[in-house]
Amino acid sequence: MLEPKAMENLLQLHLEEQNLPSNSENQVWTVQYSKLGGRGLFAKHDIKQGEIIFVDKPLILGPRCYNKYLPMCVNCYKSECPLFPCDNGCGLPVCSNECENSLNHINMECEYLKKLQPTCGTMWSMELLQTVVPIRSLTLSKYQRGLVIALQCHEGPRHGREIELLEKNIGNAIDDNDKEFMLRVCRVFDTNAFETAAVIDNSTSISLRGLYPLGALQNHCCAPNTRHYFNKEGIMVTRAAVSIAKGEELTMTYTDLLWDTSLRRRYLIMSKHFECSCHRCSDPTELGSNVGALRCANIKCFGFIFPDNPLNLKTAWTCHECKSKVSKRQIDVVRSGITAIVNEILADPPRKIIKFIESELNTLVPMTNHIMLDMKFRAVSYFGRVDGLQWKDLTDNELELKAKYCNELINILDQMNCGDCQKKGLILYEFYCTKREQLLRQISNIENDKNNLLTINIKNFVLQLFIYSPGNKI
Ligand SMILES: C[S@@+](CC[C@H](N)C(=O)[O-])C[C@H]1O[C@@H](n2cnc3c(N)ncnc32)[C@H](O)[C@@H]1O
Repeated sequence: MLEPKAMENLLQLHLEEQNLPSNSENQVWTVQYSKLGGRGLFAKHDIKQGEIIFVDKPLILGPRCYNKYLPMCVNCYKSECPLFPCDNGCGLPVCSNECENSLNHINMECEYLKKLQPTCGTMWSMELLQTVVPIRSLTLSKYQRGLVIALQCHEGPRHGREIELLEKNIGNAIDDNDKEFMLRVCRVFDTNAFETAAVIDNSTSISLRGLYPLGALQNHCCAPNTRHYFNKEGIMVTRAAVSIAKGEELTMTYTDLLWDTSLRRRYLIMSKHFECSCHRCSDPTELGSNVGALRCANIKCFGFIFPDNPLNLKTAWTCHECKSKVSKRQIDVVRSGITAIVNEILADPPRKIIKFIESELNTLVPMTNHIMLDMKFRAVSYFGRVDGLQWKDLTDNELELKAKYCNELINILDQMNCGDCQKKGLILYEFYCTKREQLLRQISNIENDKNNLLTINIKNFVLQLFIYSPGNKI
């Protein structure tokens, strides 16, 4: 493994080459060995909440290796339009002559694939589209290849499916050196890549994957101290979600903050091959949030049960009220029973889901349990946003319920000290839209009272507020 100082130098070179801020004097991060695993990014000095920590551009960007997100034009990533096979014979889909002849496409993957003799004939191939990322990596410069190789990667047969797909769809053999490097790239992507999106026509977006070297150096924590987002140009911006002291590790989350410890740890073991033992995972109450708590089965008790040792997947659970013990096996039975009920409900229309949350789910799990949080987050995402449930379709009670769920979800994130994380931002935005709709309704209800000066003044004031809210239409 490349030692931290050499890694930091490579990262600075990458920033310089990409014309991103790279002045080491102003840099707020540094690379050091981490107690969590391998190397990590650390705060060079105190960082204020909201401060930008770094911006990063992808070394390689392209379609994901997952059918669900395809097809798309290999050059501009448009998906909701007719696609035709590239006339140059590379076997990839394009949407126009312009895309077909773009130098980016020709130099990055078209020429290379053409030489390998795709076997899809006059068609384009969905499988070849999934191999574009490793093929693009062959155009990296020497130092960029060095940077890719310096990143951590998972071994094992599960990684490198793209190369199998490539070999299955070509007539000629791949050069051994190319194959070795592309295989490495696939493994590096599985360990470090970010899901990002290309924005098409300002309205639709398509899911892509990108390798952001600075982002790739951040280790995971289940209550992280940074957040990140991608702007329209695909640039990654990472900010402090909370105030961070000099010397602290700069962490991000690889999972969903509203999942419970068992779900998060199982996901991390399966997808990232490590067992998280962060301060949230080690605490049976998950920092007092009770996200993993279940109801005590003792009918005389109203307490909650928690894992004795959450870092042990086979641990027994204990009720914090009546102290009764429950084996891991019993917990599994309870959990799979609840999951089966919930999965059935998920196929129902959103209004039925709300009914279920308010009646049955309340009796099955504590208000703070992650299954409850997941259902409430779904309700927040559907109401006001999907066909038949647009803002105008919602009753006043439904608006009130949406605002209540937003508040409850935000309280849980605050309890875990997640600061200004992305999830909170998303929920806060839904809360703001709900409150705006409620206010507009109040105004239109009293608007008939034309002589009421106070009403008119309030209306003008509220409308002014909305007009200057960026990105929102009323
Ligand atoms: C994106 S890389 C992070 C940077 C990496 N530590 C390095 O030295 O290049 C992800 C890998 O780092 C390790 N890692 C990240 N967070 C961890 C954590 N909280 N505990 C243990 N290992 C972790 C795991 O091996 C994981 O697959």
